[in-house]
Formats: sequence, C-alpha cells, structure tokens
Amino acid sequence: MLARQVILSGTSNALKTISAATASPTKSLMPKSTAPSAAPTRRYHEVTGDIISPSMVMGIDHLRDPRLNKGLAFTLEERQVLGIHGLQPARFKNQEEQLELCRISISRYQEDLNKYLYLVDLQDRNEKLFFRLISEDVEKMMPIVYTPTVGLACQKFGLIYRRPRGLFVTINDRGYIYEVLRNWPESDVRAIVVTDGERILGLGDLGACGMGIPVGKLALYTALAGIPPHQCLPIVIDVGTNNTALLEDPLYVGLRHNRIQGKEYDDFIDEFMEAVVKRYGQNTLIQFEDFGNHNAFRFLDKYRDTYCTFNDDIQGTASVAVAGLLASKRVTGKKISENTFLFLGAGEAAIGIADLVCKAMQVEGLTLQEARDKIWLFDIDGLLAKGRPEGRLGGHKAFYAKEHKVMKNFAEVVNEVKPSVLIGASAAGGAFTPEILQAMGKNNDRPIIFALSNPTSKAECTAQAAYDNTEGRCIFASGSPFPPVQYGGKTFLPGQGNNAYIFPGIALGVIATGTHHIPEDMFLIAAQAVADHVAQEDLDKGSLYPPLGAIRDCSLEIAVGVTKFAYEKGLASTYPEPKDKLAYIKTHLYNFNYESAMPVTWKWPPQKEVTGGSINPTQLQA
Ligand SMILES: NC(=O)C1=CN([C@@H]2O[C@H](COP(=O)(O)OP(=O)(O)OC[C@H]3O[C@@H](n4cnc5c(N)ncnc54)[C@H](OP(=O)(O)O)[C@@H]3O)[C@@H](O)[C@H]2O)C=CC1
Ligand SMILES: CC(=O)C(=O)O
Ligand SMILES: [Mg+2]
Repeated sequence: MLARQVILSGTSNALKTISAATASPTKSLMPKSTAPSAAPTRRYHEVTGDIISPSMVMGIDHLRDPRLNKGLAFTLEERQVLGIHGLQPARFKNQEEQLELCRISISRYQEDLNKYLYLVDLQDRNEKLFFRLISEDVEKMMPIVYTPTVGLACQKFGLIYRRPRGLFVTINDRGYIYEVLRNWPESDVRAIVVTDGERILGLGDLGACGMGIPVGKLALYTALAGIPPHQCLPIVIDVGTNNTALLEDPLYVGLRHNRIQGKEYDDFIDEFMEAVVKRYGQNTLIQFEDFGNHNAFRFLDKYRDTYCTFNDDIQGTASVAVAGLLASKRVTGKKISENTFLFLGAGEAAIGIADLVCKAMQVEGLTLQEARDKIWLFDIDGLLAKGRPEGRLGGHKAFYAKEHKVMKNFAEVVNEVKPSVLIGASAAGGAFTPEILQAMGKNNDRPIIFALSNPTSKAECTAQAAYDNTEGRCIFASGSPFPPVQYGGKTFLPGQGNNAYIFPGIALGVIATGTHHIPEDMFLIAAQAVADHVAQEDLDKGSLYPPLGAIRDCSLEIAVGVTKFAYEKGLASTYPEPKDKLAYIKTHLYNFNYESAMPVTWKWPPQKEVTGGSINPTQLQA
C-alpha cells in the first residue's frame, strides 16, 4: 500500500509516516501540541503585503512559488542576482503584456469550465497576475471564478481536482483540529471562509466538493477588496455527505459516509471555532458560507456575540437586496416601507432579507410588527400562514406567518397579496412563470422582481422573461449574471443582486479595525454604501446596482462605514483610531503590481518596515 508522508510541524520536526487509506491522520499519529505553531512563516511588507524574500528563497523558488513568480517580468538584473538567468526565454514582458496574453488565452476556451481551469492554473502559477486580471475585468472574470461557473466546478470537483487549495478539516480530525490548522503554511490569516458543503449555491449537498465556494469567495476578498491573499484561508469541513450520487461516485474526494449530525457535529464545529481563535486570534473573521438551513441560523445565533463571524447567505445577501431596494426608491418614488413584499423561499437568504428589510423600514419610522406585516413568505409547503397543517413555522419563519387561509399555489398568492416587490430565493429554477410575472406587471407601474437563486439554472426567471412579461416596466436583478436584454427598442443591463457587493467590503473593514463582533447594523451601513454608488445612468439602464467594475469602490466605501461604526461603538481593537479612515483603509490594500524581486539587504538593527516579529539573528548569518 502506498504510504503518505506528513511532516508534523513542531519542535522536533519529526517525519512521520501514516497510512494513505485514511482520509485524515489517525489520532495516535497527531501529537497534541502545546507549543505555538512552528509552521513555516513568511515575512510580509507591512504596507504592500508583498513577501520580503530572505536569501534562502533564491533561485528557482522565484519561478515556482506563485507569490514570487513574475514570469518574464523578471529583469536581467533580477534574473542574474536570483540565479534564474537562463531558466526562461530571453524575452522580457511587463505585467500589462502578460495580462494581454492571459486575456487572449482565456478567450480561446469555449467552455466555461476550461476558462475556470485556466484561472486556477494561473493562480497556482502567478498570484499577482491572477488577481490583477480579475480585479481589472470583474465583469468578465467574476462569472468564471464565482457564480455561475464555480457551481459547475464544484459539481465536477472530483474530476478537475489537481492541486490542493484550502484546508480540508474532516470529522476524523476531531480533537485535533488545531493541529490540522497548524499545517496551514501561513501564520497571518485574518479571514476564513468556511463551508460544510451542505447547500452549495442552489445545487444542494456537494460535500467536500464545496471547496470551490470558499476558494471563489476569498478570491473576491482580494480582487474586490484588496485583502492580501496570504491573510485568507478557505476551509471545508467534511463531515460526510447525504448526496447518494456522490457517495457512489468513484471520483468523489470527500469522506464516503452520510453526514455526521447532532451533538457530534455541533461539538466539532465548537472545536473548530475554538481552534481558529487559538491558532489565529480572537479577531479572525469567520465567514459561514453555504451551510444547510438547519445549521446556518443556529450557528449564527450561537456564535455571533462570541466570535468575529457572520453568515454571508443570511446577512450578506440581506445587505445586497436592501441596497437594491434603497436604490429603487429613486425609480419608484416609494419608500421601502410603502412596498408589499412576497418571497418565494423562506430560507437563509429570504429570511435574512426580510429581517434586514424590517430594520430598514424601522429606520423609516415603522414599528417592527408593522414592518413584518408587509412581508409575506412562501416556502415548499406554501404560504407561511398560522395554523397551516403542513410545514414547520419554527424559528424566524414564525415572525412572518400571517392569519390567512392556507394557500399552496404561488401564482394565486401573487394575485391575492399583490406584492410590489417579488423576491425569489428558493433555488426553484423558472418558478416565476409568465403568468406570475404578468400579474406583477398588471398590479404595478414599476414591479420590482429579484430572481436571486444561483447558479443561473436555478434563477426563478431569466431577465428576458421578466422584461417580456411586464412590458419592459420591471426593475429586475438576479443572483447570477444575465446578458443585456432587448425590449421595445431599448437595451436593459439588469444588475446582479449578489452578496459579492457586500462581503469583501465588510471583511476589509472588520480586518482593518480588528473588530470583535459584527452587528447587524453593519449590513445596513453596507447596503447604504452600495446604494449610494448607484448612478442615475445605472438606473436608466435598468440596474439597481453599480456596475461590477465598481465593486472595488463599493468595498472601500463599505470598509470606511464599518470602520466609523466600529470605533463609534467600541468594537474596534486597533488603536489609535485613525482620523482619515479612507487613508487608513488604503494602507491595508494588496498591491496587484509586481515589486522588485531584488533581495532585501539585511541590516542590523532591523528595518522598521519588516513585520512578523523580531528578526532571528541566525537568519542574518545565513
Ligand atoms: N444572490 C445571492 O447573493 C444569494 C443567492 N442565494 C441563493 O438563494 C437560494 C436559496 O438559498 P438559501 O436561502 O440559503 O437556501 P435555504 O435552503 O435556506 O432556503 C430555500 C428556501 O426555499 C424554499 N423552497 C425550496 N423549493 C421551493 C419551491 N419549489 N417552492 C417554494 N419554496 C421552495 C425552502 O422551503 P422550506 O423552508 O420549506 O425547505 C426554503 O425556505 C440558492 O439558490 C442560493 O444560491 C443565496 C445566498 C446569496
Ligand atoms: C451567492 C451565494 O452566496 C449563494 O448563492 O449561496
Ligand atoms: Mg452562499
């Protein structure tokens, strides 16, 4: 049998061999560590986040390490000093020329999955080039690294898996999660996106194949908010899967059993949270992503006041939807509280949105109950009506249940409630039928229709169908992008109501301020920041959101808002409070451009800009 060798970081640095038959190290081979992590650490420039290369990373590492690699952009001097002269062709190419080549290369692929694989390969090869490419062409690249293509990549994960990216923590690691975290080779992690793969987009339980999601979300942390990539850690918690097709699929790479649930699972998540804090500190941002509904709300309630955490599907989605609604006021002339809302779906996204809409209505002067009265939800068992015979009304659903007859036909509910805002967050692709859309058009001058489910195949309707069935009068947004729509001689560019407008900026503000907790108000602040970025020109084209290319500006604005709020409320832990918040936030941004690769001349005493603790004199002698 093949043996897998695992280097256990620790004082002894001993090499231990374990059986490859187990997907995770067995307990007996994972020594409990008490010493601080001895995982290899890199030094980063305080401002740019660039790696400061000590002399030991000379030569070929500069071509092999994606953080150091600049491809043909290494100058002659750099090639000679680093000892890589002759290892590349003679040509020099700056980053702009390389970007052009990337664009040409990617356009040659017909299949989106191949484009995705090209980008994965680029990230593995040349990190700065990868991030600059995405950040400079968000409109073209986001649909590849993110929804919808990332959904396909998750579905094909076993087939396309090449090199590891992110950390896989399995239920077999219980009792040893901290030790597994120590194997991650970065010591300065500030943000984690974690999923257990149970509800990947609208595609259901994809188990360990869900890794594509944290990887994609964190790529956007860097591309859209300039958070340095070494500060980002994607994690999949693998407790098995209930997806029988995957369990029978020979290509499946996760644990091959049903999901561990109940107390065992909860204890495991508790241990995970504690291990993260022990390894990376109390301020480490933990973004919960694509957990199953039954766990998502529980964990948010359980951890929100004791950890620096938020649930993107509940809170990030709420924020982006409210941003669109705030912007819609400029089109409809109506306050948010003057609308009647109907949701298809009453899960994480829908309830999250409903709760934040209530907060926005309260700001407009309504009581909480008055706000809830304006919101109707419909789940798989029908309208949330008190006393309905089937379908649980537990948890947050109960707040929105109405004294109303039982109704199971959504089209009939649309006619009964006559909503001015229709929001789909059900993963029921095509559920907004022409009949439903026409009713929206009949009952409203400017009906607001959000088909938020992802990926594209799960959208409740297409953009084209929304315009076609409302005589072009609707204000439409979708979770995944749709191409421009032609209607009545006009071209509409509907916006993408996706939490990607929100989570990168929230994360940037939280990280920069060392905020301990993330109150709900921050998501309202973020919503307003995005709405403020919507130009009249965007509204005229039919979009309630700024163009995707402007998300980077939104992220900065959100981060500034979060920073102000964090200091006002005593949540920040970074002192002194910066006077110029925007300037302060900008000092945290990743530099997408190549830096000189010439080795730093090491001096004693240490130079001020060198971070990562005191310099070890033994390194100086090397
Ligand atoms: N645009 C964006 O930024 C985001 C989009 N989403 C998308 O929203 C969708 C839902 O996600 P999420 O809320 O987290 O998932 P949940 O599983 O938490 O909720 C799904 C909800 O839809 C209901 N539902 C399912 N099928 C039907 C149906 N045929 N008719 C009526 N109701 C139905 C479920 O009913 P029941 O409660 O009875 O099970 C449940 O209330 C996904 O496609 C996801 O990708 C999610 C987050 C962000
Ligand atoms: C966008 C997102 O977070 C989702 O669809 O789950
Ligand atoms: Mg999600």
